Order: sequence, then C-alpha cells, then structure tokens
Amino acid sequence: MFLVGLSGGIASGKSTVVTVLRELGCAVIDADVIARQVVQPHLKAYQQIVHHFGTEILLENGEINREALGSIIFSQPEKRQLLNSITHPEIQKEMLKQILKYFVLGYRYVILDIPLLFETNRLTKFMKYTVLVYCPRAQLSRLMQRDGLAQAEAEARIRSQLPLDEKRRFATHIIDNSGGRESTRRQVLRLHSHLEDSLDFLWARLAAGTVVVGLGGSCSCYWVSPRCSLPSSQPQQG
Ligand SMILES: CC(C)(COP(=O)(O)OP(=O)(O)OC[C@H]1O[C@@H](n2cnc3c(N)ncnc32)[C@H](O)[C@@H]1O)[C@@H](O)C(=O)NCCC(=O)NCCS
Ligand SMILES: Nc1ncnc2c1ncn2[C@@H]1O[C@H](COP(=O)(O)OP(=O)(O)OP(=O)(O)O)[C@@H](O)[C@H]1O
Repeated sequence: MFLVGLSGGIASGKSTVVTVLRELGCAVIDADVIARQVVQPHLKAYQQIVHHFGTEILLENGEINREALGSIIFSQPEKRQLLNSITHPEIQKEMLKQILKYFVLGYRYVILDIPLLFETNRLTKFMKYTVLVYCPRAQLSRLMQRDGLAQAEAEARIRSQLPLDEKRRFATHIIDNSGGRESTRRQVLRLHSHLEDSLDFLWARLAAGTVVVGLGGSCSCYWVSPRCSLPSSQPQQG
C-alpha cells in the first residue's frame, strides 16, 4: 500500500476534491475530522487544552468552543504552536490506526487529507505522492464567504499557513481549483487514473511477501501472487 498526501490552504478546495475522490471509491482519511474527535471531553488533548487555555474556551456543555479557540490561535502564533503541540501527536496516532485499518482491508493506496502537511514536513517523507489543491486568487473570497469572516480575520488565517505558492514546490501533483467545479472534477479524474495505474503498491506487497516467504515457506507465495494481480483500488475480497 502507498500513501498519498492531499493538502492546500484554508478554503482552497480540499473537501471539494475529496468528495470526488470518495465518489470514485477512494479511501480518504481527513485530519480535520480527526482533529475534532481527539478534543472530545475527557480525552488527553482536551484536558491539556483546558489546562493551557482556561475554561473560557469551553461551551456550556463542556465541549471546546471552536470559534473562540480559533480566534485565539489564528491571531497569536505562540498559542497556535501550543495548540499544535497538544493536538498533532494525537491526530497522527489516530491517522496511523486508520491507515492500518485500510491496509488490513486490502486497499492499494490511502489518501490523507492533511491541511498542514507541508508545514509539518516530517510527514511528507511517508507519502508516495503529494497533491496540492491550489487556488491563490479565489482563496480569500471563498474563505470569507464560507466562514462569514471579515477580510482581516480571513487574511490572518491564510497568513497562519505557508503560502500556496511555496507549497507548490513540495507537491508532486497540483489541482488548480481557481476555475469552476467541472474543471476541478476533470483534474481529479486524471489524478485518480494515475493513482489507479500506479504499481507502487506492488513493492510493499512484494517486500511483505518476501518476509513471509522467508519465514513461512511455499504457501506464503500463494498469499502474495493473487493480490498482486488484482487491478482495483477497492478492498480485495478473500
Ligand atoms: C482552531 C480550531 C479549534 C478551529 O476550529 P474550526 O472548526 O473553526 O476549523 P476547522 O478545524 O474545521 O479547520 C479549518 C481549517 O483551518 C486551518 N487550520 C486549523 N488549524 C490550524 C492551525 N493550527 N494552523 C494553521 N491552520 C489551521 C486548516 O486549513 C483547516 O482545514 C481547530 O482548527 C483546531 O483545533 N486546530 C488545531 C488542530 C489542527 O492543526 N488541525 C488541522 C488539521 S492537522
Ligand atoms: N471550484 C470552485 N468554485 C466555486 N466555489 C468553490 C470551488 N471549490 C470550492 N468552492 C467553495 O469554496 C469553499 C472552500 O472549499 P472547501 O471547503 O472544499 O475548502 P477546504 O480546503 O476543504 O477548506 P478547509 O481546509 O478550510 O476546511 C467552500 O464554500 C466551497 O463550496
């Protein structure tokens, strides 16, 4: 199995791209969703956040007030680093669990939607491909419209991340989401064909097979070969 990192800037269109990839049957792990799960009350990250940011960032029901926490961290870089240092290790642990789940299910590749993939660049070395969803000109207006933010607030959020033009340098593939949704969809279809055609998953399987063959003898060869010959990205039965 190989990993594909998908990233972009805030409101650059990652979720829009992921929706198409999911329709095509791809396995996608969404770091934003996991980031919400790991701060549920009574989990370790939640307790650390309350300890450092105080009970002022809680809603009446005890959950984290994301709007209040967002206002703090997008205007104060040192608080943002603090929040990242609390949440990112928990997010990465959960991502690893989900990757293993898809591996066991037989997926040939998994797409990891990670907004800060290029900022926390130690993750990129695990990715076979890195895809950037790019739309520098439309980003600000889409962000303001989607989240109902004033221009200054939206600009602060964009500034809290590496500029899209710098991220371009790290990406193996670019999806330009500056135009209409149909143009983006066509680019996603091309990316999907490329991933489906990729034989990189074979190396991991052959390596795993070699180890099993070495350990277990001839029946392990049978375990390796049928899976290698199946073309679909979908989980393979049996
Ligand atoms: C600050 C929080 C509470 C705001 O929550 P909210 O529901 O308003 O936004 P949401 O989580 O949907 O994030 C929206 C986008 O903001 C950007 N963003 C989120 N956190 C960060 C951050 N620490 N630094 C820079 N950009 C960020 C990303 O582009 C993300 O896609 C939340 O984003 C959070 O807990 N962030 C820290 C965890 C994190 O780094 N998440 C990003 C995925 S690794
Ligand atoms: N090609 C497009 N044309 C017009 N609007 C678009 C296009 N792509 C995305 N949008 C809109 O722009 C906004 C941001 O897109 P989306 O939510 O997919 O970005 P995102 O990168 O997942 O954002 P975030 O990381 O901040 O959650 C949404 O309101 C979406 O409907």
